Amino acid sequence: MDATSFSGLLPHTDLNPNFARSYAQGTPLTSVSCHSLQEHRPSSQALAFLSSNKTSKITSLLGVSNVCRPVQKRNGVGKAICAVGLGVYGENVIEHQSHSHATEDKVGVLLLNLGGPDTLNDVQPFLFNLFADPDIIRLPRLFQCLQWPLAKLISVLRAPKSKEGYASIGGGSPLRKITNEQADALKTALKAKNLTANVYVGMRYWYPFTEEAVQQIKRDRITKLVVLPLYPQFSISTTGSSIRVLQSIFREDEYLSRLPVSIIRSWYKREGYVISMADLIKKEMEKFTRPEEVMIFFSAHGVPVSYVEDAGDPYKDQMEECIYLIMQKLKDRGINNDHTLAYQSRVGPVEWLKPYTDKVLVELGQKGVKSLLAVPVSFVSEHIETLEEIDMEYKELALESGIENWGRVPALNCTSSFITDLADAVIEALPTASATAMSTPRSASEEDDLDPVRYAIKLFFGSILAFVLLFSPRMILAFKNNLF
Ligand SMILES: C=CC1=C(C)c2cc3[nH]c(cc4nc(cc5[nH]c(cc1n2)c(C)c5CCC(=O)O)C(CCC(=O)O)=C4C)c(C)c3C=C
Ligand SMILES: [Fe+2]
Repeated sequence: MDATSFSGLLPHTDLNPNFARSYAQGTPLTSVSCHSLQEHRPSSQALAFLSSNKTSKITSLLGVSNVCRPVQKRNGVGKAICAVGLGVYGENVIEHQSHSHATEDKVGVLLLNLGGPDTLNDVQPFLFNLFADPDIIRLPRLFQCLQWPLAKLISVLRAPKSKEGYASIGGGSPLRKITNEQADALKTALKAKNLTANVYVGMRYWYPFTEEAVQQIKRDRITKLVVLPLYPQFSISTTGSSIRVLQSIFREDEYLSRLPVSIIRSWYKREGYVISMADLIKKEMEKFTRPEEVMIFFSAHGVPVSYVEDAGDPYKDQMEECIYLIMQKLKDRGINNDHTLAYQSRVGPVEWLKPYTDKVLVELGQKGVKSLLAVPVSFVSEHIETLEEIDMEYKELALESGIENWGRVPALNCTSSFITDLADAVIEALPTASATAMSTPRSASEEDDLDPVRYAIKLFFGSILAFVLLFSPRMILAFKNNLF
């Protein structure tokens, strides 16, 4: 398990290749304090407001300069936070935290997840929030003013296709309901292990937003917090993005900045998770007439290749290791079937991790594979990409390509061995009384935005570049080819 504990939140330095490398190598459990904002992120309410029709004029392409102004929440607290008991920045310093003196600890567990539209009307604003995330659409610094207009444009263009998908699975995402059930089950499992804890759900792109969960944590006067992203493998685009949002909230708040926190950044290696996955696979395989002939087909959510190759995202390595561990567990049980890993759900004109799920399915059919068991592996709840993309689109493609027997392993959801293991992970990660400091300087781009002259220059050139990029042949082709 890759966990970090501290008081306050770690800087999100995944995009710094040096730091990213430490993710790939796995980081030991440490304690740190203080933190930094790397992004001017509007509040969730502001995001939802900006994506509503009322503001479409502001976010339209013609209004690029209007949306380029980052929403900043600045008060004196941010500065005060970084002064808390920390003599040396840039090195790990042991620090005693005030909350650790509390007579009785109040433990909180914050489950982080992606979030999904509850209704079809939510689809476009949900997509806006997703594409407005600089960890999802990673623009070069000079182009960052494009983020919101681009998000608006892509979300509006993609919404009809996405709506069709959500309509076909019942008119909305099941993610909120399943994550709430997982939270309840985790609370019960913790109680059974003699740990009374409040379990909160914080979504990245839809309700209940992470900001709302954190406000509740404050109101409940939690004294120790474990952050558990519901993604087994770390990616800049998922866990990384959610942690960055948490940092921005924590840095601005005196109480939160002193709160002992542990983050479990990845947990795909945990025995309980691996066993639970192997169990589910074995059970589904037994439904085939000839289980020994079944191809085990792991389908992971893709990420653009540049995340891995340029930004050092450990996602691909972790995914491959995860598949290896699950297959080892199956081998221990005498299951020696062939298996393969492919990546699904690519969006946009850039190259994503290969091989692509759709291409591999066709190839396997052509090669004569007759029985195939699809295993979704980047996510622990049913969602649109299991219920629609795998169960409908990929199944149809596989059957057309010559595969005759199709099966799909369900997502872990509330499988009891899995929830029990998450409870163990939480207990193992409970923050200790002492914490270590870590340097968290503002990013250069943040510093620029605090300087009005530099900001105006950036805004001017950014706006020009925005038009150039938006109307570039590559972008136009991507839209024409339905890649968004
Ligand atoms: C455009 C870039 C995207 C990246 C990078 C990305 C990474 C990524 N996503 C998940 C998990 C989920 N993504 C979901 C929905 C979804 N994701 C993207 C785009 C990227 N994801 C879009 C546009 C959407 C919306 C749905 C659609 O229009 O296709 C969901 C589903 C939520 C739900 O409503 O059910 C999940 C889950 C992972 C694990 C990941 C990187 C590792
Ligand atoms: Fe996604």
